[in-house]
Amino acid sequence: MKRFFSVNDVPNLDNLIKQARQLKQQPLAQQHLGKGKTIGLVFLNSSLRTRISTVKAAQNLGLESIVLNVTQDSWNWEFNDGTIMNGNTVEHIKDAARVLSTYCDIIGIRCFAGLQDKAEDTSEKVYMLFETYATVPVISLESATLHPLQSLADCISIAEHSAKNSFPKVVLSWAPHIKALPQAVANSFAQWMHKMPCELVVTHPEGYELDPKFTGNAAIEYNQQKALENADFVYVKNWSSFNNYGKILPVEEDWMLTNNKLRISNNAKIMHCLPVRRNLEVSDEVLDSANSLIYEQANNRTYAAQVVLQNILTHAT
Ligand SMILES: NCCC[C@H](NC(=O)CCC(=O)O)C(=O)O
Ligand SMILES: NC(=O)OP(=O)(O)O
Repeated sequence: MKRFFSVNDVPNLDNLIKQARQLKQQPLAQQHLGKGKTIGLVFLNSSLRTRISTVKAAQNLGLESIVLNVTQDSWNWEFNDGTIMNGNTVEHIKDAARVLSTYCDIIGIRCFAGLQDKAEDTSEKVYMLFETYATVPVISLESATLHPLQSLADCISIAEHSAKNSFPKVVLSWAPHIKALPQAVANSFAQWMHKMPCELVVTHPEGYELDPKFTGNAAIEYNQQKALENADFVYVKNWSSFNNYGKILPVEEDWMLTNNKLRISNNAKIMHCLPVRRNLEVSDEVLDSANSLIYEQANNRTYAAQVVLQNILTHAT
């Protein structure tokens, strides 16, 4: 693996999940791999899990990590080419990417969708610019349209809770929110589920259709109750409208996931990438129930990051 931007960079997902589960048993077995090497973690947006789990994964592999929070303790970046930089931006992304590549052997970058300019977000302008100018392997810590480390952790969690040779029903269920959030987590989850042995159903109010590029042939169901019927896993997430780009549309019914709604499921396991707005997206009773996988997912972020870094260290440098 020379880069990690989407599921398309993974030659064999089943193998990657198996490797990650082995690492989980022996996290310090490959300490020699990263010795003397450095990973840079660049954040243009907030993070708890991605930041700490990737540092932890690097540590397990003997890699040093350096974290740069661009919006807090770095120069303000310019993303447009040819701009006369006489305003608030101080450093061009191409200079930052080249300079960071001299200090780091691998670089991770988080660059959320701005949700203002659909063409800019769907083309992954910021991520692609950074990758173009970096001279070392780049991994996504969540980009405008995808969140592959989250999705890999989710695949590990689903694999851990699925019987051998089973074909679970997995439901991606839209949730209410007060802010317009990116579609990245939902897009990515759908994209990775297509490579897993499962049936994927996506449920959301009308108007919240995701980019079909990612949902592919998944069934779209506007009736949440119908979607939840016999579900084995329910993945809850809010996203803003893709067609009416970045907008919050009025929704009449209550889409918050509750125990009552889940009665119709197959004793479903509940998933969320976190952070979660409790009692807005999902009720406390669901999040704190025995069926909730939220902390296992968060824990698996370490092994998702570790297996990706291990593959990059082994094959690309
Ligand atoms: N990395 C996981 C989710 C990150 C982001 N959530 C958020 O921005 C939540 C913000 C809030 O709840 O105010 C998202 O949906 O893509
Ligand atoms: N799930 C996730 O990516 O969390 P953070 O935004 O806290 O990194």
